[in-house]
Amino acid sequence: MFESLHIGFIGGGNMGEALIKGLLSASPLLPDQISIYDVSTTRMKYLEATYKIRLSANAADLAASSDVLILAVKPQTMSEVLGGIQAHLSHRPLVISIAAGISLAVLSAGLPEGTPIVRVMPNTPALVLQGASTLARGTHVTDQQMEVALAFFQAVGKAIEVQEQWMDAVTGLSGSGPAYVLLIIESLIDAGVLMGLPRQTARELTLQTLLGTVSMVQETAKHPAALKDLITSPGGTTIRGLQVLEDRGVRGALMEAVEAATLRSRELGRS
Ligand SMILES: NC(=O)C1=CN([C@@H]2O[C@H](COP(=O)(O)OP(=O)(O)OC[C@H]3O[C@@H](n4cnc5c(N)ncnc54)[C@H](OP(=O)(O)O)[C@@H]3O)[C@@H](O)[C@H]2O)C=CC1
Ligand SMILES: O=C(O)[C@@H]1CCC=N1
Repeated sequence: MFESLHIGFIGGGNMGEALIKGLLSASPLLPDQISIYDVSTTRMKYLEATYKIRLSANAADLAASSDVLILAVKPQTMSEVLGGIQAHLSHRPLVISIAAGISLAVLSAGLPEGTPIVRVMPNTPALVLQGASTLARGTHVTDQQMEVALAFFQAVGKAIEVQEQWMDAVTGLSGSGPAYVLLIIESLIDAGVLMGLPRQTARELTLQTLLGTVSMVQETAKHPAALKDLITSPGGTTIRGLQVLEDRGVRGALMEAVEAATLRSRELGRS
């Protein structure tokens, strides 16, 4: 499916690099099928040296020579980028935007009529092929183009098609989610250290506890609360720990975090 496709990335920051690394390690794409343009020449040189991908002199040349163009710049930079490429898309490449908040309507308005556009919300675990991505399909996207877009993101983890109306909530949950989980991981490691465990031991135990718990939820397909009950002995240790988490409102805090990030995604789309 990817043979002879030329993929262009505009923006090669954290998320752009995660996708490039994941795609090169898990899809049949070869480094010389991927080109990049980033305003930072230091960044471009780093990506060229690390992944042997091609560099483009500017966004317009990259747009003109790409079959699939991935827009991986900050939402605040998107209108400038659209302005710079709109005159170079007469060959109708598939345009994929991963920017938080930027709607298909805004992207379409900045690009020539009829441009096929897919809006995607990936996440950084794509770097290690464990990404979670959702894709919302624009009006002019053919079934074959949608298959290519899905195959791209399936190469670096799970990828599902959703209605565009869910994209801001997805951004608050799985787009930003790795940061919430990393904060929890960091805190648990520190908690182990607080109790006197060597840091490396606390790290290994924390990571295996998270991995094991995720596998348990996936493999048993049981409700998380049912699995939690199996750990929570009457009068035992776990219920004491859970009591503190409930007292401190951890459950509500996580809900509010996802809500706040979702609202910020909507806000970015309006600015
Ligand atoms: N990071 C994440 O976990 C996720 C990010 N996203 C989305 O991905 C997009 C990129 O995010 P992220 O990779 O974190 O951001 P970064 O800032 O790490 O990367 C963006 C890159 O684009 C460069 N850039 C800025 N302006 C231009 C321009 N006009 N043309 C070409 N390159 C430009 C930046 O250079 P410089 O730094 O010099 O400005 C930077 O290297 C965002 O829209 C974000 O919403 C989506 C899902 C997850
Ligand atoms: O923080 C952000 O805006 C981006 C979007 C999702 C994850 N990071």
